Amino acid sequence: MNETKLTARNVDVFYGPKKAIDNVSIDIDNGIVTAFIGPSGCGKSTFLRSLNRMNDTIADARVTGEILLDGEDIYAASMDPVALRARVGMVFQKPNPFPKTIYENIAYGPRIHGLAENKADMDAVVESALTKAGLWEEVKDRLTDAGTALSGGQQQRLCIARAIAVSPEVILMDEPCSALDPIATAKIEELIDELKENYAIVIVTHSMQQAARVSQRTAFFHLGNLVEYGETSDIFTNPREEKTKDYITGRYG
Ligand SMILES: Nc1ncnc2c1ncn2[C@@H]1O[C@H](COP(=O)(O)OP(=O)(O)OP(=O)(O)O)[C@@H](O)[C@H]1O
Repeated sequence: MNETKLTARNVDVFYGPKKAIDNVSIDIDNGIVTAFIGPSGCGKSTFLRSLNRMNDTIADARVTGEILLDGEDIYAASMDPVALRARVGMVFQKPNPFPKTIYENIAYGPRIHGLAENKADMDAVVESALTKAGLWEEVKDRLTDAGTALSGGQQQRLCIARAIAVSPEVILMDEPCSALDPIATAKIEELIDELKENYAIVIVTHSMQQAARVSQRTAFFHLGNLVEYGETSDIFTNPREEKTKDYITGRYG
């Protein structure tokens, strides 16, 4: 049995008057990959962003209901969103390294969160994060090059290393491979598989093949509703809901 890391109860998300997520309740477990799938505009990214309060940065977005991280309400007044986003890290669709060196891309977060006492500590944090992200061997001799000088796939692994560097508990990935070629995609998928041991990972993907390859649980969203959530193998081979069946057999989406 995996422990539950994130619990959402009766979550609605609005953009102004428009409801984009309707009454979603879900438990997300540690040590596995959970995939969010569904047709374009169904609310996957909106719901993902509510899990680390990234919607706070959108002026007219509003979240109601309850989201708990290890039982703690992430929308409580006492919750610092910056500290929360270190615990619940995020990797975006388009690799977005800072316009800084490879080293600084990783060191920035640990520095602002006070995770390294001195240069030797920081060097160790940087090496460890890059190693976990499968990038160390490729960049160890060019740590002072710009992060943006790396290939797209390397940049995405740099962004994963940057998320890992602040010791998160959850990693949210919003279509992390959609800007990558098949070889870079395969590397990220392998990495996700290795990382899942130590984190709760949630991935939004448009690719049902990718969801089937990397995830153990799948949540199918449609028009802001969570239609079905279960073991990935069940969702793809034996869905309970007609709508899920229609989607996975390519009838819409
Ligand atoms: N910043 C925003 N302001 C207003 N409406 C938004 C905003 N972001 C998303 N929406 C709307 O909320 C709904 C859900 O969008 P969302 O991007 O979460 O869906 P999605 O399933 O991730 O889609 P896609 O697969 O195309 O990325 C859509 O109707 C979208 O137009």
